[in-house]
Amino acid sequence: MTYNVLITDPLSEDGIFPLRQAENLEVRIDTGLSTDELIEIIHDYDALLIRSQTTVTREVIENAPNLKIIGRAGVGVDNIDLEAATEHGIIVVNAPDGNTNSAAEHTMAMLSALARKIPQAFLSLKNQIWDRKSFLGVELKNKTLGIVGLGRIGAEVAARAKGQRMHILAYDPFLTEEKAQKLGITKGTLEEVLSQSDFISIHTPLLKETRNLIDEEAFAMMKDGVQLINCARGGIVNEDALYDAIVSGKVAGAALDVFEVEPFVDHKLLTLPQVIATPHLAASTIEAQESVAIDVSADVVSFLNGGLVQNPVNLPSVSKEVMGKVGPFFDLAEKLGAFVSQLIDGIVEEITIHYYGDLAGFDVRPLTRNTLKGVLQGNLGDHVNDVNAKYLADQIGIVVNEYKTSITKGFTNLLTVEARTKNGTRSVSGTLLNGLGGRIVKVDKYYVDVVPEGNLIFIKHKDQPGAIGRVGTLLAKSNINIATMQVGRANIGGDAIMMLTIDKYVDGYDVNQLKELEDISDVTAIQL
Ligand SMILES: NC(=O)C1=CN([C@@H]2O[C@H](COP(=O)(O)OP(=O)(O)OC[C@H]3O[C@@H](n4cnc5c(N)ncnc54)[C@H](O)[C@@H]3O)[C@@H](O)[C@H]2O)C=CC1
Ligand SMILES: O=C(O)C(=O)COP(=O)(O)O
Repeated sequence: MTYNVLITDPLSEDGIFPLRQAENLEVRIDTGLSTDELIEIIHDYDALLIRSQTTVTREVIENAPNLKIIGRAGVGVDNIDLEAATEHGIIVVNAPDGNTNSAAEHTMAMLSALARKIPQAFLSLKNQIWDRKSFLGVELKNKTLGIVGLGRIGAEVAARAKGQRMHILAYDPFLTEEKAQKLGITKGTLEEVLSQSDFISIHTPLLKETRNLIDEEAFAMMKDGVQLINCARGGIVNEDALYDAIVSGKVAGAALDVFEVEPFVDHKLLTLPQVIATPHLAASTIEAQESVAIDVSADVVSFLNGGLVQNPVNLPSVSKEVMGKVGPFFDLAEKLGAFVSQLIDGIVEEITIHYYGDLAGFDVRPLTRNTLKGVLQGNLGDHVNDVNAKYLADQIGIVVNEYKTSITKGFTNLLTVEARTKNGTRSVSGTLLNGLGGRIVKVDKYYVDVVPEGNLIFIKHKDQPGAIGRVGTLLAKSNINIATMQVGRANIGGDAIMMLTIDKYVDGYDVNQLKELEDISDVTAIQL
């Protein structure tokens, strides 16, 4: 199968070699498209690779029936409608580590340039003016640098600024006292950072919660003469509020790499001599571009060829260690979900997954997702995948519960999937047998040992002589060969079950015939 890959922003040619090398990928590079132009052509593509200049709107996604993966060669994914991508089962991956160093170095360059007014002085010289008195700077040494958002880039900036003998005061909701101590910085509240810093550098993502984080009120808290650096995202700092704060003299200077609307040619902030700026260049180094392009290309190639991705944005990422433990259960979980969804009578209202034994010690969310995928695929087909299974379950209103216990229930690992409808609850349990693969070991209250594969018939009957024979004879009449048969019973002469694996699917007619047989109370044909 050949996949079509579209690249719409400039990516390092050396970095995309994983794409070029893959034999089953057709790569087209078409940069500078408008959103309308992208909407026109996107239906042909299986993968889309972008940087910050392409905006992937809901409309783009709704016009992309073949799109499976969006690769963001960089960190910020605020230019992608993640909700729409998830709803459509499109995985989004990014390259979170590749440009950290470049972004931190650019921030430091902006910090120094801002403190010493280097761009303004250079511009003056270019205009043939030898002016020394207008460009009196301030030292960084002993000043407080406030960092808002101490993630990868924020932490690298902190480390570098310490080298400039600055005091670092950082606010990040996830910053612990231990981490702050380890980094040799001070942890503060947002208010403390805003009110006590001489320089403030922003390093959060652009989220609902961080849009306009630095607004009029925030500026009012700051020291007079504060200087601001934003190399994170436009929109986190309110541009009108910044403009007013500079004009009023509250803010002595600002260094901006990012803007609310990009690109632009004219910007009112650039009319102010206190503002220095670069056109979103923090990640624009040879090294960062090669690195982010390699990372997303590798994920795109792997994903399109059925493999795993390293940096999913709209799926929880799973460490190698966890993947080693839970990965082998993926198929079993999906099969158990598919099994129980065919066993139930009515619309599923609640799915409860019990994880017993060793498995309970791990992050089992990928298994829950796979179970839900199995449950939903019967009705929704290929539209359901890992990315949207949980979303679709939520949309339909299915309550999903996950229980974990180290109790082993007789198996080192056991998964039990219960599905509740208005008509009752049905359940199926499965395990992985060392070297032998998955097994269904229990259906409702009956123990069985069945390979979860192919065509199955689940029959409830009375434990009476002749019941099994009658089933065999009827199937033989329809030329249906029985491959394996398991029988289980609650007590002698009481309720019992048969689980048959057969060589072809039994249709509705045969199922009804089976139901008519003496001592048979229920028949379900299951396809896995
Ligand atoms: N100008 C450029 O070329 C570049 C810009 N960026 C921007 O920088 C951002 C940060 O990148 P990384 O450090 O790699 O991401 P990261 O995810 O490692 O760090 C972001 C940090 O922000 C924190 N945060 C979230 N909400 C917050 C809030 N309300 N207040 C304070 N902190 C908050 C998070 O807890 C996290 O620690 C990216 O999302 C991207 O938008 C990244 C690379 C290059
Ligand atoms: O990685 C990020 O978040 C960036 O902002 C870098 O943007 P770019 O890839 O240079 O358009």
